Formats: sequence, C-alpha cells, structure tokens
Amino acid sequence: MPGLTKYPPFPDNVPTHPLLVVDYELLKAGDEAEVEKFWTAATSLGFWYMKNHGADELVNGMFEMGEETMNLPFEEKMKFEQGDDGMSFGYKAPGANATDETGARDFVEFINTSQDDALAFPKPVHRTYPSTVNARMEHTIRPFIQLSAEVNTTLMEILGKRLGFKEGTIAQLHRLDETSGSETRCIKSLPRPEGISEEKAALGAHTDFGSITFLHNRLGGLQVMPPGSDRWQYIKPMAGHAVCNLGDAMYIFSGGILKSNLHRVVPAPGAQAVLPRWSLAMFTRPGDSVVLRALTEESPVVAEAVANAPDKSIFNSGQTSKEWFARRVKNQRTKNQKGPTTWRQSRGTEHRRDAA
Ligand SMILES: O=C(O)CCC(=O)C(=O)O
Ligand SMILES: [Fe+2]
Repeated sequence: MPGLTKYPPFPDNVPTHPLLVVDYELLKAGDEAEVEKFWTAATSLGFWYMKNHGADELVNGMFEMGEETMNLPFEEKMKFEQGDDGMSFGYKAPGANATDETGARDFVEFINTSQDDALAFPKPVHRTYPSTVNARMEHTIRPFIQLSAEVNTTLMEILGKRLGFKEGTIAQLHRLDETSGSETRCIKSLPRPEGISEEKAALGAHTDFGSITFLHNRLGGLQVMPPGSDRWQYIKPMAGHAVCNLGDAMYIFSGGILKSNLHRVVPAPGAQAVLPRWSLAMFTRPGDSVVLRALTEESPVVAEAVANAPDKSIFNSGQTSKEWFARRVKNQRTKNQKGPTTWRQSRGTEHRRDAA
C-alpha cells in the first residue's frame, strides 16, 4: 500500500476543514506574505498544509520501512514493544493505548524511532529496534529525521521571531545534542473492524505532546475539531503536501498565542475505507530538561498574553518536557487504566476552552 501511487478518491460528501497552504521555500527565503499566511495558520488552528518541503523521497522510504516492520511476525514486533512505563520509542501494538476515559482501545499499530537513537546509531541511546528499522537507519531514517528536524526548527524559529524572541531562542530549546522525546512514527491502521462504528476513533482525540509535527499521509481519517465548533471535520490529504501542526509545548511557550488544536484519527472515509491506512509523523519535542512554561521574560507579547489569560496555570506546568511526555504516554497505556483519573492524568491541554 505505501508503494501505491493511485488511491481511491477522498469522498466529497464528508465534512472537510480547509487549511492554508504554506510554501516552505518561500518561507525560507523570507517572503513576507508567506510568513504572514503561516502566522495566521499558526495562531488560528495551528494546522497548515506545507509544500516544497523536499522530503517526499525519504517519506516513501519511511513508508517502506513501516511496511517491512509491520510485516514481521507479531512475536518479533513484541520484542520491541514500548512497554508501560512512559517510553514511547519502539513498537506499539494495536489496543495498547486507550482512546478515551472509558478505556476504549485504539486499533492502530506504530513503529516509533527516537531521534537520539537514529543520530547515534549503531550506539543505542534509549533502546534497540527491529532488524527492519536497523537496516534502514542510516539510509532512510536518520536522513529523514535530520531533514524533518531542520524543517521543524526553521518553522518554529520563524514563529519565535514573530513572537519577539531573540534569534535561536526556540532552536536552543530543541537542540539535537540534548536527549529528547523527539521521534518519528509510522502508523498502520487496518480497515475498520466489523462491528466498530465509523465514528470510533482509531487514535483518540488529543493535542500533540511536543512542539511541532511534520505529518505525511495518503488516505483520509485525520480529523480536527476547529475552535468554536463541536463537529469533527476531515483534513483531506493532498499529494505533495505535508500536514503540519503545533503541539502543546509551543502553545505553552507562547502563552497561548500559538495554537495546538484537538485532533483524532478515524478509519479512512468512503471508498478509501477498504485499504489499510498509513501515516508518518516526525514529532519534534523540547529537550528533556526544558521546563514547559511561557517564555514571558523573552517576549513582552508573550508576557501580555499570559497576563490576560483567564487560566494561567497551564503556562507554568512545573514539569520538564521529559516529565510531561512520560506522564502522557504512561497514563494512556491500556494496562495502566484505572478509570477516568488515569485518563485525565494522560491529558495535556485538551481541556482548554479554545482547544475544542
Ligand atoms: O495519522 C494521522 O494522520 C495523525 C496521527 C496523529 O495525530 C499522531 O500520531 O499524533
Ligand atoms: Fe497527533
């Protein structure tokens, strides 16, 4: 499937949310109108399409790695399962995560590779991986992570500049030489199992845990709930366009000026529903030691936003990036569910009034 070039069309009779399209080449060249459009996207929904990012070939290789990995025998994959202690690197079996407070299980599987492990390969920093990952680590995964990290940091620095931060402020929080939760994830979601409703989430409603996500998908299924709406709307996949979105760390650093919106994944709609759905994300997250708090001393604009915020508690989380991330991952695991309290402990900023 990842190798296919033709897919059944995305249906035109489902609710779809349009996104602004930003051109990465124009952004890098400092084109003012493009930067303005990007700022609008980042401060409204926090999602945008991005073209001219240069990652397409590596993305295809990553999907091949994902397919090779998912085709391994289940017992082999389980040797590399991420476990229940709050680490998200490695394989995640279908059903290993809860999707809501009732403990309903997800039905996607993923293979996550840590940025640190890919950069230091063959020396493990966090863990080891299946043979299919190791085989492509140097030719596919490491270059994909390096390119994605550069794209993500470039995008965040542009936003940091608009917020009034000194150059390098955001990049410093995401250094490649500090260990972090940054990782790439290839997700496989089988066609909707018999008896499961179309509305049932394959991946539950969430805001992203880290700073920024560079996402590539072929089939529909990703949905957002735009601010002020109570309806889920699809994001239509567009060939050659990544879907990018901001996570909670950028929301917190910016005092809520930059948005991390609620989203989820449901089975692909319409004629696409019969195919397995693949997606690939690169999650850039702050360095492990970075405290998640609004950068009020670095920017008067951020200071003012926090001063005017009705609920300031989220802007001083009291947690490092490592603690925040481990808490969310651990409390989402099916094995750790002890009712709604565990689920609540897995949450980031989903409860925010403007998140949904
Ligand atoms: O598969 C997708 O389209 C999105 C996945 C996602 O939201 C995530 O892994 O955080
Ligand atoms: Fe997400």
